Amino acid sequence: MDNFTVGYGRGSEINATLYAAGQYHSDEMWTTSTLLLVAVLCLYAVLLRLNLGSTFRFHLPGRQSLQELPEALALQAVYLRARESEKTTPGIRVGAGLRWETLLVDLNVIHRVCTDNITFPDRGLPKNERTNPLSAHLFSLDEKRWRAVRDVMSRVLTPAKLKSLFSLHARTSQDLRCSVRGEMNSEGFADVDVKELMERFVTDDMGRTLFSVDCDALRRPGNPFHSHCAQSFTNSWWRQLRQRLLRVWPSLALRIPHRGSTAQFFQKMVEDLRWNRGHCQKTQADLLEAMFVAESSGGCPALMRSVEAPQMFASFRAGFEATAPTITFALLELAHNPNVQRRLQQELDTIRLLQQEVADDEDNTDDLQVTADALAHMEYLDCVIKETLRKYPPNASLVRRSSKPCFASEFGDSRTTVIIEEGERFVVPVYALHHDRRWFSDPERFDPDRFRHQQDGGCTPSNNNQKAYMPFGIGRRHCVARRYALQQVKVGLVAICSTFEVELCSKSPPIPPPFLAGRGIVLALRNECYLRLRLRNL
Ligand code: HEM
Repeated sequence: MDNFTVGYGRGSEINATLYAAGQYHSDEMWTTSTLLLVAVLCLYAVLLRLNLGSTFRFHLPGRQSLQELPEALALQAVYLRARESEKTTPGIRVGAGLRWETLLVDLNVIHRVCTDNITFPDRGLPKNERTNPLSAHLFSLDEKRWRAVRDVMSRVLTPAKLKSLFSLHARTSQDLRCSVRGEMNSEGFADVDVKELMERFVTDDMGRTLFSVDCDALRRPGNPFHSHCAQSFTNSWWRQLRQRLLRVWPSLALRIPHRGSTAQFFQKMVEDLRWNRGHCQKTQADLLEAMFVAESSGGCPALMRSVEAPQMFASFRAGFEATAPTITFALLELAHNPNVQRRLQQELDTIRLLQQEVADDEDNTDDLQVTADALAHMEYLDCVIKETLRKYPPNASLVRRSSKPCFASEFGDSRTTVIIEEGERFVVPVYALHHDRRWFSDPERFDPDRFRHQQDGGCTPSNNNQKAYMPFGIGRRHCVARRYALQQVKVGLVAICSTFEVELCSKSPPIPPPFLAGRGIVLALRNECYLRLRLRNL
């Protein structure tokens, strides 16, 4: 595999010496601490200057530094360069701070790496549970602790269990419609930040369906569930400092404590719910209950207890970072593509008419009822969502770490000399693959029809485009909540599109919208996403 950048020597370490109290005069103490602080700031400035904190160190034409780009676009630039320079390369090595990462380019190699559970069992994300107690969730758990937690989540998210959640989804979608109706002006429309609206919708739906908690985020925008997730999403200077340091000096970065009260909030929430359910002898068929049961009956109570609060937080965050943005991006595309919206609404209207025919008179309402049955008939909706996830995969890259040294030749690199070291990270540039015109013709066009006849190979004669499509990942670490998340996206989209026209307003973002830099693998909008929602004439 090719080397694209040069490696860097290890940074010098600062040894903090503890002095016995009283040995030094206070002014000497001050001088020492000030010097230390200045030294740390200088070191940080040098690291920034040298651009060591950035993932990739070469410049694009026009001299835009990749450091300024969101990771999805930076990886895409590297991916395209790799393809231009050598069409058959399986992957290229890129400098990531002081480490190397290998960006995989070849589809066959990607699939072999992601499905090799022995050599690439986990993601190797750096974490320190002491400074960040919420980091012990399924996404970041290593191989040893992962299986038990994954089993619990899989048991809760079976198709049969998901079907039983429909009445709860329907309640949240009703709240969503009410919330938008409440903002309408006398002319029957409202300019709404759908990004924030969808975050609140998903927060309520997640609370209700997975934890039996009424978050009430749609009615009370500043409620703690929403604000804690939003907080963890803001790029504060503290967070940016830790992120940059993580690349160049992970062991130091992991010692920096996480600020804010999010960990306490979720830990207390779990303890309160445990007490409440025990005290009232009330059980719920939800994810939290499944973890409580696994804790009391399984062989690893300590493990389960340590992941309950992190898993609760991570679920809300996944909604925030993945489900809500998917609905938002879909609505943005529908506003920019009225023909697609019209076709989707025709499908929804047909199903609404069918529902009204079979409904009792007193049940008869204009709102489309979200049921498992109704969703099963919405083929075009399916295509719209698939196309949204192609254009805007919320997890813009996948990550795997090697657990042992091996030869790259085992994964399709014919040059046997390339050795993969233990602990080396591999990155799959999902966004770049989804925008590669070899697999998806005219990739910047929003065209749900490319998923219409998937069995025929989709938009290109080869079947490779199916292999290149991976919004939920691949292998056994693929998204455990795939079905649940799709259900939630569908419910949200149906609630809006069946009741409102989605239009552009003066504050709407263009396509492509500006993405946020510094969010790692997450593809996020940089700003609000205002759209005009107008009550439909039915
Ligand atoms: C549209 C919404 C979503 C998308 C596109 C999405 C996508 C992904 C992707 C790409 C991965 C990494 C897969 C890999 O490395 O191969 C992942 C992992 C994961 N996702 Fe999702 N996700 C979504 C929603 C959710 C939701 C709502 C939850 C929780 C309720 C969730 C829970 C998880 C967990 C726990 C993992 C780690 C699985 C493991 O390592 O075993 N996801 N997701």
